[in-house]
Amino acid sequence: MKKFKAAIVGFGNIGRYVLDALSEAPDFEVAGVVRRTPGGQQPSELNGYKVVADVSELGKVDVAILCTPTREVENYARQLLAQGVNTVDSFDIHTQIVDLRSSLDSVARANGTVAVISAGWDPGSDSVVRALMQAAAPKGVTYTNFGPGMSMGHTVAVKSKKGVKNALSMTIPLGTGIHRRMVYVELEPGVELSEVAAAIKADPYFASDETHVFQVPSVDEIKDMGHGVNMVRKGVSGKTQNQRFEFNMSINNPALTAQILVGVARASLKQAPGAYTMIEIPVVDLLYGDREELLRHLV
Ligand SMILES: NC(=O)C1=CN([C@@H]2O[C@H](COP(=O)(O)OP(=O)(O)OC[C@H]3O[C@@H](n4cnc5c(N)ncnc54)[C@H](OP(=O)(O)O)[C@@H]3O)[C@@H](O)[C@H]2O)C=CC1
Ligand SMILES: N[C@@H](CCCC(=O)C(=O)O)C(=O)O
Repeated sequence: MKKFKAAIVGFGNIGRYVLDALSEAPDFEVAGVVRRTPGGQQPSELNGYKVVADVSELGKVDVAILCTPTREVENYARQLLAQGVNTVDSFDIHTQIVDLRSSLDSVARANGTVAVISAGWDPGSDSVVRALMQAAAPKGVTYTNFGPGMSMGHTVAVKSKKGVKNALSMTIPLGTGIHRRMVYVELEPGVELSEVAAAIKADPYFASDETHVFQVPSVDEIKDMGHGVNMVRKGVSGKTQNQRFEFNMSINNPALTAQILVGVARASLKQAPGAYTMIEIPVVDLLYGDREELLRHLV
């Protein structure tokens, strides 16, 4: 069987778990890993894999799985799409998704490539569940309640602040889609906690939520990458009120994000050129296997 060649771009938390998920996927092979510093000592998990600075050093690559900070996604994706490589990412700034889609759509169409954006679990698979719930009860309200658990996106945003050596941002659900952010930071010597806390609270990732920032001696000692979601919708089907739906999960955050990204990488190879979010692509395209077999046991 011909295998799709996938490149991993960025080898942090999500990148490591994407390597696992690709290794378990029967129809993929790892073309290599694109890193900012490909020279020098690499982690032992990368033994036997090509580690490069640019995807062009990997020969033919069908799809690049972007595992970079969300705020770096657009730059990386635009370059890769222009180089003839499909991209998938887990961009999670919800208010900017439509703009990112539009920016990548024109590059993708001009180069005959496909970008699937915002494809982790939220945004991502939760978005598909929200869409299904809305189809089932078009009038109504859906609440997405996260956690408690570690938000990778918020943690990455904190790690990017000057003076922060390491960070953990925990999401605490307060009900009805409202959250408290509990942020733990390890600081560089001489850095003032109050200045770092002000920078974090001003960041759009945090600005609308109650946020508390604490200094700790070691983030690694308190870090747990578990997370989860409880989504509820109460609404109206036709003229019938009080229809209630609920979706729950408790997960390892990077492992689930990575698994979804690999399914979406597969789906990207079945779409016409352009940029898509997950709710715009057929769910069956995420799955490995013969389509009629899948229909026989899933429908
Ligand atoms: N939609 C969703 O459901 C989810 C989305 N996410 C998104 O995934 C993103 C990545 O999370 P995570 O893997 O924990 O992040 P990490 O910080 O662990 O890893 C990011 C990696 O990106 C590479 N990188 C490239 N450019 C930069 C840069 N300018 N600064 C820092 N690193 C850079 C680095 O790899 P290297 O050193 O190899 O170059 C780095 O290790 C988050 O920003 C989050 O928004 C995460 C979970 C769920
Ligand atoms: N995008 C999230 C996944 C959804 C959880 C979330 O948004 C949160 O904890 O605030 C993440 O980066 O971990």
